[in-house]
Amino acid sequence: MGQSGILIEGLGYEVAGRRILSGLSAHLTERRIGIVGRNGSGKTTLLRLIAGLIAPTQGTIEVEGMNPAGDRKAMLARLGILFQNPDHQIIFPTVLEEIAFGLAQLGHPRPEAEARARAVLAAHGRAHWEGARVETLSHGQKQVLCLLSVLAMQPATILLDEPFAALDLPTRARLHRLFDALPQRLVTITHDPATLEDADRILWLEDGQLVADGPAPEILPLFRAEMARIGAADADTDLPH
Ligand SMILES: Nc1ncnc2c1ncn2[C@@H]1O[C@H](COP(=O)(O)OP(=O)(O)OP(=O)(O)O)[C@@H](O)[C@H]1O
Repeated sequence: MGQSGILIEGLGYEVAGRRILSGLSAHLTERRIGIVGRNGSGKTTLLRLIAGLIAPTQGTIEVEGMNPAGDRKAMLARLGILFQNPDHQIIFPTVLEEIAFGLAQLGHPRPEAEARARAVLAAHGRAHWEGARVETLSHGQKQVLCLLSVLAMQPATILLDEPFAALDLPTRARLHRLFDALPQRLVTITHDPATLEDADRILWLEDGQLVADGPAPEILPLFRAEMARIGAADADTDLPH
């Protein structure tokens, strides 16, 4: 039996001779984990490594004692991903088909997959969505549909990639409440510290390296101060006017 949670040891990732991530180590067992960093700091690459969508070029990563890139089907049942843009995630024309698909992939016969999909919709007050065509849903509703598709598979861990991007404030607040109520371990990547105020642990990435790791009240003020410092510097001052 391996360790519980997400165990990252000496993790690195290189592509086309370029180092995207290097020397990352952390044992993540908390319920609410945030990964912050600027654009291009390597957050999405780390998420893809945790999900097993790509394999490390250095070091190791284990999710609940398993190599996530080793057995994709076993990982589907343990770990769900919510991508930034639901349009990149949804493949089927109707809500029920979309939710049932993941369950069918896990090996559930179609009637059972559909029954489970209906149960998830009902449990989240969305039974009336069953036959709805996906293109009739708003962006926020599509995001909820993707979340329900993930929840149907009952993973212990859910990875969230900028889950509030492009959502208006009321939709954001509703989705936030939905996330808060979930028993799962959530790993959220974002460049927006406001999303992570209640996280138990924050990893801060810069240039593919871990620059800070600790509780939100300790790390987020440092991150905000550094983002404000960088934002205050005028990158054009060396240019001729
Ligand atoms: N397959 C790849 N080939 C080449 N470069 C890549 C590849 N994957 C990532 N990169 C580069 O690695 C760096 C980190 O990318 P990544 O998407 O992980 O950052 P990020 O922190 O998620 O950024 P953002 O907030 O903009 O989404 C970027 O400079 C990106 O261009």
